[in-house]
Amino acid sequence: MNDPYPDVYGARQAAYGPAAHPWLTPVLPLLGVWRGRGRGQYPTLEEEFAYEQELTFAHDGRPFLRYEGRAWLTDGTGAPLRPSGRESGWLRVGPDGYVEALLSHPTGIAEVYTGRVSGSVVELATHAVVRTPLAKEVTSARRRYTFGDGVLSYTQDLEAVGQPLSPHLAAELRRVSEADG
Ligand code: HEM
Repeated sequence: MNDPYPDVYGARQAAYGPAAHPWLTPVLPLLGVWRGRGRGQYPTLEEEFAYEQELTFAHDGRPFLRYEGRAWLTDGTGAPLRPSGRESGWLRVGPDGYVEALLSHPTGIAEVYTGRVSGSVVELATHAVVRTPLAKEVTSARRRYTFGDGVLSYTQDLEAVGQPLSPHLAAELRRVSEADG
């Protein structure tokens, strides 16, 4: 039986999926699948690391995006070394560019963000971080996404393991497809 309410990743699915909710208009350029490279660091780490990442954004007609990110570490030639950060969740948009996001991580961390989308920039800061007993101590985070012309870049800062808010990730991705649904 066909899914009566398929997610929409872009123009192809929009032909048969639900129309985008008007509040999503400012974040519609995010729809689809993105792939690219990033670099990471943290004051506690001796060396920087390189990674590749795939991000997916989709909607089902309501005023939020389904979001998923998968990353793997790479060596100097770009060859994969091992799986790394994964996250999934929701980016909910209000009528006036207000944005809130719920992200969960397999490392026992749940982040609740609030922020704004303005032009081609989404800025988020944590409203709460909840951790399981096994999780590393992460107390706050900030993210800044910039999108346009088929390029999505972001930076991510963390307050964690006794360090003040410090850069952890920066990446630039390109749209690879609208996904298969
Ligand atoms: C693209 C996503 C991410 C990648 C590729 C990544 C990669 C890394 C790497 C390579 C390390 C060094 C330790 C290790 O080898 O595992 C690390 C440490 C860490 N990461 Fe990430 N990370 C990502 C996302 C996140 C997120 C979303 C959070 C918080 C919610 C986070 C929190 C931390 C913390 C707390 C440490 C430990 C620092 C320490 O104990 O010294 N990371 N990350």
